[in-house]
Amino acid sequence: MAKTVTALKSETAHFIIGLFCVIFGVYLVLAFCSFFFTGGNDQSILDHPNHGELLSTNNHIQNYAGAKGAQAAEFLINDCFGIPAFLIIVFLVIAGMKLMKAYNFNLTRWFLGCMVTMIWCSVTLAFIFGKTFSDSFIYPGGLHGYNSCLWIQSQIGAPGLILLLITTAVLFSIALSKKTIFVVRKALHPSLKKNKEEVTQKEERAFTPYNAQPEMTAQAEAADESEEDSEPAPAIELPVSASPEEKEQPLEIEPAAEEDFAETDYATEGNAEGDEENGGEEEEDADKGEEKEPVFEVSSETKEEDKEYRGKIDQPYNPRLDLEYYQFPTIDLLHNDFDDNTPTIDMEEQTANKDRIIKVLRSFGIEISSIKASVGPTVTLYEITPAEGVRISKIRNLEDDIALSLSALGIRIIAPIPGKGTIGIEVPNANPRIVHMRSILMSKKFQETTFDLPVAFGKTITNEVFMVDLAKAPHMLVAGATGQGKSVGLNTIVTSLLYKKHPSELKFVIIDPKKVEFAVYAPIERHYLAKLPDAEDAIITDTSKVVQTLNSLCVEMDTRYGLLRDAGCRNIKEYNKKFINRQLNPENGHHFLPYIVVIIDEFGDLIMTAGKEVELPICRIAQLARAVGIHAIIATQRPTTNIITGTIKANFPARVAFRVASMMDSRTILDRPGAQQLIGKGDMLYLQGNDPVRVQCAFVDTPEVEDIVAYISRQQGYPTAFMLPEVDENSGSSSSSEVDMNKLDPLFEEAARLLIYHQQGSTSLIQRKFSIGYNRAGRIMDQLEHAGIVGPTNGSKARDVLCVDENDLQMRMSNLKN
Ligand SMILES: Nc1ncnc2c1ncn2[C@@H]1O[C@H](COP(=O)(O)OP(=O)(O)OP(=O)(O)O)[C@@H](O)[C@H]1O
Repeated sequence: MAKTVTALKSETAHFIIGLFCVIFGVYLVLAFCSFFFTGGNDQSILDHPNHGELLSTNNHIQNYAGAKGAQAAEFLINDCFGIPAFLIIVFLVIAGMKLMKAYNFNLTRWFLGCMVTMIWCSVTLAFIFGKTFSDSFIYPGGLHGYNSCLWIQSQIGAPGLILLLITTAVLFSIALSKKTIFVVRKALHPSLKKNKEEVTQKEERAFTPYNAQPEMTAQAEAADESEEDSEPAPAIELPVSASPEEKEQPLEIEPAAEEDFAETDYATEGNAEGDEENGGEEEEDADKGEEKEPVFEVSSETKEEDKEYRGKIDQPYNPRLDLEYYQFPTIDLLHNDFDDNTPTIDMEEQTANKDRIIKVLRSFGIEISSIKASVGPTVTLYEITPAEGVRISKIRNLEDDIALSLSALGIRIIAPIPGKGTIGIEVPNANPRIVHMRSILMSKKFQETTFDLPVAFGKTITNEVFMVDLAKAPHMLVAGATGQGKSVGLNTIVTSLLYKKHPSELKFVIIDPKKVEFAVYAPIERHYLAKLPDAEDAIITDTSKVVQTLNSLCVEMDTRYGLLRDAGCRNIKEYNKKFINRQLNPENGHHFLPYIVVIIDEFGDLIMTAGKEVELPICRIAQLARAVGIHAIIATQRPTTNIITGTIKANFPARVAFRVASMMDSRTILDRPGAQQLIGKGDMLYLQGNDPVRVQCAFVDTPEVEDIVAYISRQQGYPTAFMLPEVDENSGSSSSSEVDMNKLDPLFEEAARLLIYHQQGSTSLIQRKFSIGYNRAGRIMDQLEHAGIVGPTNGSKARDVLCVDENDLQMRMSNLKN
C-alpha cells in the first residue's frame, strides 16, 4: 500500500496522469463539438437504447467520439451545465499541463474560476435561451441552469434574478481585477473617464517591474507572457496580474512593499467623493506608483537619468521591488527520490566494527575504556577513550592496521577529537546514503538562517546540516580528483544561494573553461548573472576573456570601495543598510550593491594557459573584495603547488577538499593529510581555521538544476545581465598615471558641465552618469582638478566646484586649447 502511494506521488506518475487528463480533454472536445451536429440524432438512441445496443458495433451513434463520447456530451451538456460545460475541459487540460509540469498553473484558482464561470453562465444561458431552445435537442444552460433558473425566479422573480446575475458578475470581476471598480465607476459617472484612465496607466506603469519600457527586450516581454501564462485565464490584463491579491506573494516580501500595495489599493478604491479630490488622490497614487520604479542600475546602457530614483525619503528602499513578483524556486523542483531517514548502518555492522576496533587495538597492546558510535550518512564515527597511559601517537600510527582489520577504505583517525579528549575513528558505512539537497534545503537550519550568503553543503558525521556563510568565508578553494563530486558540490553551492537570495541581491560571474559544467545556468542570465558589456554569453568559456573579466571585477571592486568611502561605510552590509534607510543619495552615484559570487572552474587549466595574468587579479580580488561583497570560489582538479600557490592559499581561507589522489595533494589543499582517505561521491572535508570537518556533500542532480533554472528563467528578469564595468585595456591605474593635460579624456568637457550643473565634484557622479569605470572617472577628475574646474580632494566629501557657470567653463576650455 505504502509503495503504491509513493509510486503515485512520483513524478512519472504525475506526468502520466497529466498526459491522460490532456488526452481525455481533447477527446471531450471532439465529443462536445460533434454533439452540436449529431446530438439530435443520437439523443433518441441514448434516451431509449435497445438492450445492449450502445455496446454493439452497430449502434447508429453518429458522434465522432462514439457512444461513450455521445453519452458524456449528453450528460455534461444537457443534463448538467449546458454549453459552459466546455469549462470542464478547460480545467482538465490545465490540470493536465500542471501535472506534466509543462506550465505552473495555480490549480485552486483555476478550479474556482472555471466553476463560478460555468455555474453563472449556465444559469444565464438558461434564463436567456430557456424558451427559445425549448424544442431543440440542446439545452444551452443544461438542466442545472434550467432548474436553478426556475427556482430563483420562483423566489425573487425574473428582475431579481437579473440583478443577482449582475451582482455576482461584478463581484467575480472585482475578485479578478481591481480595474472593474474603475469600469463600474466610469459607467456610473462617465466624466471620470479621462483622469481615471491616466491613473490606471500610471498604476500599470508603476506595477510593471522594470519600468524602462523602451529597453524591455523581446525576451523580457516573452518572459512576461509566460508569467501571465502561468496565471489563471482571467488575469489577462497587466494590472490584474499585478494586483497583490491576485499574485502569490514572493517568499520574503519586504513589509514596505506590502504597505505600498495596501495604500495604492486603498487610494484606488476610496475616492468617490468628487473630481477635485480625485485629482489630488490620483497624484498621490502616481507618486506611490513611481516609488516602485526600479533604481537598479544593471546596465551601462541604462542612462535614463530621470528614472533612477524617485523614492520617498520616509520609506525604506526595497531592492526587491525591481522584480517584485519574482518567486523563489519551490522545493518541489528537487526530487524526493531518496529517503534520508533510513538507517545507513545496522546494529550488527556497528557492533562488528566496534569489536574489530577493540580487537586490533588490543593486539597492539592498547586498551580502551569506552567506545561509542555516531552514525553519519556515509561514515560512522567511533569515538574511543583510551585507557590511562596510552600514547595517542601510537593509535594514530595504527591507521592502516585498523583499516586492514575492518577491510574498509577511507578510514580516518582523528587523534584527539578537538575539545573532547577522545580519539575518533571514522569508518565508511557498508551502504552509504545519499544526502539529498531537498532535505538540506527543507531543514529548519537552512530555512531560518540569517547568513548573508548561506551555503548549505550537506550533513556532518553527526547528521547535522552543515552550512557556511560565504560572506564570512570569504573566498573558497574547492579541490578534488576527477569524479569525486566537485561539480555536484559547486551546484550545491549555487543552488543553496538561488533558494535564498533574490536576483537583486546576488549576481554570479561564472568562468567555465570546460564549457559544459555551467552551461545549464545560461537561461538565468537576466536574473542572476553578470557579464562584460561587450560579451555575448554571460558564462565565460573563452580563456582570453577571463583576464578581462577579472580586471573588470577589480574595477567594480575599486568602484565599490569608492562608494563605500563616500558613504563612510566599512563594508557592503553597512552600505546597503544605509542605502535602504535612504541615507545615501542616488544622485551622488549611490545604489544598492548586490553580492557578486565569482565561480572559477578548472582553475588549474586557467593558470596553465594564462598564468600570472589570471593569478594577479584573483589575488587582488581575494585580498580586498570581501568588504565590498565580491566573493570568489575557485575549483581545481589539480591541487598541485604550482597551481595552488602560496599567495592563492593565503587568500582563500575556506577550503573544500573532495577525495584526492595523494597525501601530497591533500597537504596542498588542507595543509594536512586526510583528503586522500575520503571515499568519494561527495565525501568531503571542509577547512576553515583549525580543524577540518568531514561532510557528506548534498546531492543535486543536473535535471533538478535545469528545473530550478527553468523556473527562474520563466519569470521576468532584468532587461540584461548585470553589467560589469568596462575595462580600459590601455590604461593603468589612475593612481599611478600622471595627469596628462595634452590628452584630455573625450568626456572631459561633458563631465565638467555635469559637475558645474550639480555644483558637486563627485567622481561617482561622473562614473554613474557616463557609465564608466571608477578608474576612468578618477582620471577625468584629476584632469578637471588640473584645469582648475574642481578643487582638491576633500576627505570623504565631494570636491568643491571652482567653475561657476558655462561661460566660465568656455573660458577655461579655450585657455586649455591654446
Ligand atoms: N554528493 C554526492 N552524493 C552522491 N553521489 C555523488 C555526490 N557527488 C558526486 N556524486 C557522484 O559522483 C559522480 C561524479 O561527480 P562529479 O561530476 O561532481 O565529479 P567531479 O569531481 O566534478 O568530476 P570532474 O572533475 O571530472 O567534473 C556523480 O555523477 C555522482 O554519481
